[in-house]
Amino acid sequence: MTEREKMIAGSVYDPSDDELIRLRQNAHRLSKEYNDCFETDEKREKILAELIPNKGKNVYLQGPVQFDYGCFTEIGENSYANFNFTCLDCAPVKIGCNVFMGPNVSLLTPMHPFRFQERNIYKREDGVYTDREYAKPITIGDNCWLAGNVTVCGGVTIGSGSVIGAGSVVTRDIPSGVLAAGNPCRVIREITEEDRLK
Ligand SMILES: CC(=O)SCCNC(=O)CCNC(=O)[C@H](O)C(C)(C)COP(=O)(O)OP(=O)(O)OC[C@H]1O[C@@H](n2cnc3c(N)ncnc32)[C@H](O)[C@@H]1OP(=O)(O)O
Repeated sequence: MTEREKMIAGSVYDPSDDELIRLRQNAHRLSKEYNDCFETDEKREKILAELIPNKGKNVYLQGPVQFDYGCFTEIGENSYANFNFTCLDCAPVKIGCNVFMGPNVSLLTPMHPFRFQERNIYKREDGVYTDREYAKPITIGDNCWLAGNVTVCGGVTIGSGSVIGAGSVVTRDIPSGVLAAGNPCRVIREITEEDRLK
């Protein structure tokens, strides 16, 4: 298995692998190029299509954005992210259609070992310093709204149509059609007809 295959499968991998470094640097360069363009610059759309090849129509990312790989993220049509969207897509990140994300939303798939003996950097046989990482996927269903400053941890699935309140840290799966909030994020109530705009 290549380090890339191990990473996507959720196994422990070496982030100092040449292919992974190349993919990351490409995504970091494209993120910077995107962020360096003003929002009306026509170049932005072309850069975004290269950064996130698996994105649907009419996706709007306000920027600045920061992707670790970009190519492991899928974004469905009409989805939107406000300022400072961070997506560390070391495992697959799947964002559905019509998803709204407020400012400073972070989707964090990477994991480091809990024991420092395994987490700390070490010297490989070829003299390169590296560490051991693994990653857990994130799935956000269609029609969700993640308010400002929401952090989604790896391994989490948010069901379609749910709203995640500002500042939440989502550590466990959230079902469909609910308002959930807090740290750790918990279901507060179902979203019902009562929520219809008056
Ligand atoms: C896509 C974009 O660009 S978004 C633009 C930026 N806007 C935002 O980020 C929106 C900020 N607001 C929020 O996130 C709010 O949490 C909302 C709108 C999602 C929900 O807020 P409310 O209308 O207060 O929900 P609701 O009245 O149903 O709250 C029910 C309970 O949950 C609590 N609650 C609501 N939101 C939160 C939260 N973010 N964190 C913790 N608890 C919360 C309420 O205090 C209330 O508790 P109580 O019954 O003890 O009083």
